[in-house]
This record gives sequence, structure tokens and C-alpha cells, in this order.
Amino acid sequence: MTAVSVVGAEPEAGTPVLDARLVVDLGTFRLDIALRIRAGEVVALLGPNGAGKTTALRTLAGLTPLSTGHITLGGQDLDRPDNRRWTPTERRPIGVVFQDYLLFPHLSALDNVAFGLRRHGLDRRQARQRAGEWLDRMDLAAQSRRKPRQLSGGQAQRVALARALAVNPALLLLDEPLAALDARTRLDTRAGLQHHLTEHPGATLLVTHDPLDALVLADRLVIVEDGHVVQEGDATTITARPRTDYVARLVGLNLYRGHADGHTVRIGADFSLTTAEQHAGEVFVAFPPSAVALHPHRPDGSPRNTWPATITGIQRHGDNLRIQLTGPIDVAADITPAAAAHLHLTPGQPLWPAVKAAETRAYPAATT
Ligand SMILES: Nc1ncnc2c1ncn2[C@@H]1O[C@H](COP(=O)(O)OP(=O)(O)OP(=O)(O)O)[C@@H](O)[C@H]1O
Repeated sequence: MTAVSVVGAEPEAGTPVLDARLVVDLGTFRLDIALRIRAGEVVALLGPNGAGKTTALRTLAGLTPLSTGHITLGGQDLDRPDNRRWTPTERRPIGVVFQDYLLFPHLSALDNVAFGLRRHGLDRRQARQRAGEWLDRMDLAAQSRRKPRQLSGGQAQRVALARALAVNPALLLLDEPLAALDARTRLDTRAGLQHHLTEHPGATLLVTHDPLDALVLADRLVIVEDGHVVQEGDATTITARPRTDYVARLVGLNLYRGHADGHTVRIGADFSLTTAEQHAGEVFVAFPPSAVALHPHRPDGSPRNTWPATITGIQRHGDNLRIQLTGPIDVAADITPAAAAHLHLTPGQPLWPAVKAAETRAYPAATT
């Protein structure tokens, strides 16, 4: 099917479609983030609970007003409080897939998709025809007459996606689009969603707290904590060089901030790590839990990074066990069940973690 633009011209690939600075004051919480998304680009807004992701999505959709800042889409100001400019939700060239889809329960799948098209000016026949084509494209032709309650979770998600995409929005907003699905359906639906996002010529913002969704679906990640962007970039850079504890946990790394002098990084008053790279000044040091070996006594031929620690937690982690330890630094170590049995691990037990300098990564803490 050829995509016919209902909402203005097709954006040119590579040009910024969305340019926004979102500032929202909600009592004691303040969101203040800048977002730019190019045509065809999928950006994931990722962050812990309460970071401000939903608030950002609601301001873009016109459901929560900006306190200050602006939302410019395809070169047009949708919101600019300083100029008293605000565009009602239904007049925005934006498609939204809400977490629980918000399908109209009394309308068939076909009419749910046609509804948005009619609101954008198509007559009933045209709207139903276009809706039928979209359902076909989503592999839902056989379900087009069903009401939402007669659809599986994955099917309902695809109807919601068809409804949002059918109007060819300049900006597609996805709010935790896979959160309502069970693990198996999630896997299939994620693959389908990835395919449709690749084909969407407009900008896409995906709001999620699932790192896997973000890594699989997005070209770029914007990480928010407490209303602010703490890191942004492609998945490779972010996974290699996390800059906050939240991001480090997300990508499964131990992360420390310290002061480097050559190969030595001082962390806190009485502790330092030896790193493979040399630096001077403020740095982050990161290493994976799999790089941490655990010894019952101080290891002989002592690797330079070893210290006394105490077990605070033991959890399953895939085929291995993840051991949390406290000491001069807190650290997570992944070891095999066989190694754990050999060490007779119990909470409170003293151990010596050891990490080779070659397994560490050090990088400047200053953002340039
Ligand atoms: N209407 C409101 N009035 C006052 N505070 C609010 C309002 N809506 C949200 N907040 C607060 O704003 C902060 C951000 O909430 P938001 O829902 O945007 O976070 P989130 O990142 O989407 O979190 P989650 O992943 O839990 O959905 C929270 O501290 C929340 O309590």
C-alpha cells in the first residue's frame, strides 16, 4: 500500500521533525528536558519510575500544558506558552499508542482505526477502506470485525498501532507499548513493532522503563532521572560508558566515580582501583560483574585490585548467581553455581573480590 499523507507533507529523512524543550512544574516535581528527533528516527525515553517520562509524553500529546519552553513539530509551533500558543490534542499531527491502548470498546477493530482517519477529514468510505488496508498490513484482516474484548493482547496492541499510524503522523508516541503483554507475546509483538517503526517516515518517541525495548527498538536513547536528561546517545555508547548508577544497573555494570592519576583511580578516602587506561582528573570506572572473581582469602600473587568485602545478597542471574558485596566499594559479582557451592556462600560472609585492571574501563567524567 502506498502511504498517503493525511497530515501534511512527508518529512524528509534526516531533518529534525521534533524540536522541543519541555518544562513542566507539577507541585514539587519539575520536568526540564530538550528533545530533538529526526524524520525516521526512533528515540527511546528511558528512566526509572517517577522520572517524568509520562509527563513528557503527555505534554507532547497536548494533555498536560507546558509551564515554559516550546514544542515545534515539522517547523510549526504547537506550544509556546511565552507566546500564548497552544494546540488542542486533536489538532496535533501526532499519533499516540497508550499503555492500555484505549481502544473504543463498542467499535470494531476496523472502526477503531477508521475513527482517527475520519477525524482527519476522510469520509466514511475512504476511512474504512484505509483502515482495512492498515489492518491488512498489521496481519489483522481476519479480526477486523471483532470488538476489542474479542482480541488478544497482541492483536489489540496492533490495532492501536494501526490507528496511530493510519493518519501518517509527523510524530508517533508510544507509551510502554509492550508492558501489558505476557513474555511470549511481547517477543513477537516487539519484532512486529520494530518492523513497523522502521517503515514509519515520521519521528517516533518510545517511552519505556524496559531497557530491552529501548535497545531493540530505538536508534537513540535519552535517559531521564528526576526530570532531567542524565545521558543520551546510541545504545553502544551508553552501554559502554554509563554515567549514572541507574544507567550502570540498566546495562549490568559496576560503576564508580573517582579521581585518576595515571593508572590509579582514587575512589573515596582510602580506596583506589588500578585501571588499564591512564587518565588524569575525574573519571568513571566500569566493569561487569562477570569480571569479579571471589576468593575466600586474600589471593596470592595478589592482583592489584582486591579488597576485603562482605556478602549482602545472593540472587539468581540467568544460569549464574549474582553476589552483592559491601566494603570500601559496593560491588556485584557473577559466579557459577559450582563456584558458589565451593565457596559455601552465605550472607554476611567475608570474601576477597578481585578484578584485573585489564577488565576495567575508565573514561572521563566531564561531558564535552
Ligand atoms: N498531576 C500531577 N500533580 C503533581 N505531581 C504529579 C502529577 N503527575 C505526575 N506527578 C509527579 O511527577 C513525577 C513524574 O511522574 P511521571 O508519571 O511523569 O513519571 P514516569 O517517569 O512516567 O514514571 P512511571 O515509570 O512510574 O510511569 C512523579 O514524581 C509524579 O508523582
